[in-house]
Amino acid sequence: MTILQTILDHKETLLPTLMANEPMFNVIQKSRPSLYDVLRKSDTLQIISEMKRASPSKGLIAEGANPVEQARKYADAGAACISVLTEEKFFKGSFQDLVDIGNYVEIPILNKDFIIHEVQIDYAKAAGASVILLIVAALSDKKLKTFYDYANNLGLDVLVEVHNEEELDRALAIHPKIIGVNNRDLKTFNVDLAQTEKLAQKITAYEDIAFISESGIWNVEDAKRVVNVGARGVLVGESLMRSGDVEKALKSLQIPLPVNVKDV
Ligand SMILES: O=P(O)(O)OC[C@@H](O)[C@@H](O)c1c[nH]c2ccccc12
Repeated sequence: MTILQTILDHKETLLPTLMANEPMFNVIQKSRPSLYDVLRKSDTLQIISEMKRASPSKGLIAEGANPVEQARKYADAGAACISVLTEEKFFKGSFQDLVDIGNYVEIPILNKDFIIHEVQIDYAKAAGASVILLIVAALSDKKLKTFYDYANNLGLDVLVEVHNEEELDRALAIHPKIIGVNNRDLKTFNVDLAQTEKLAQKITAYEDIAFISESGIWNVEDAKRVVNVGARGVLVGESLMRSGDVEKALKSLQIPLPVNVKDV
């Protein structure tokens, strides 16, 4: 069985508890800028920086990290958005991390989790997220469309994640506003920025879709590679979590976008 399937099977077992309870979080609900607008209007590469303690592929990354402290550094360095992993078993995240970070910063907050049911979207919203992730590889066409519309109706932005061309075609069928190419194959853990390069043309053909590249971004060379094919943002976790100077590392990735991808 693939790791993705293992995670999804585990998620399934948690749904009854979510459904039997009401999401109750101590949240200051804020109106945050739309991630889509931020991505579209910028003329430098936008950084979605992730709070990531651990992952199934890398094990522990930053076990003791303080989420608010990490978020403060991200926001101070001009991150476009903070991605907060809430998956507990494999990534050591929690909704509490999301709540704490959201209460502290004003920028968009992405709830990074494996969504397989609407109830999880309700929890994301209640915990203070302004963006959710939908992973095409984890969903049927019907669920992808239903959850996308459901989140939009709650006023949430949606990042639709794909890894290969088949998934991209399924994503494009719903014409989402934000598409992320995950350079990591969630079935094998293989990371290759060539995935972003391979799929770029098909995405940038749509002028109204904001295109981002996810995973495996370590330095300015990586940033340049994805910017050169039209990415307007990157989703960065491990390299920032491990950095001794988070603000400097983040700022080094905020490179100018080529003129032809500005103001799409
Ligand atoms: O730590 P990295 O290689 O910078 O990757 C960040 C982010 O892209 C990655 O955590 C991620 C992308 N899509 C996901 C889906 C589920 C869990 C995690 C992810």
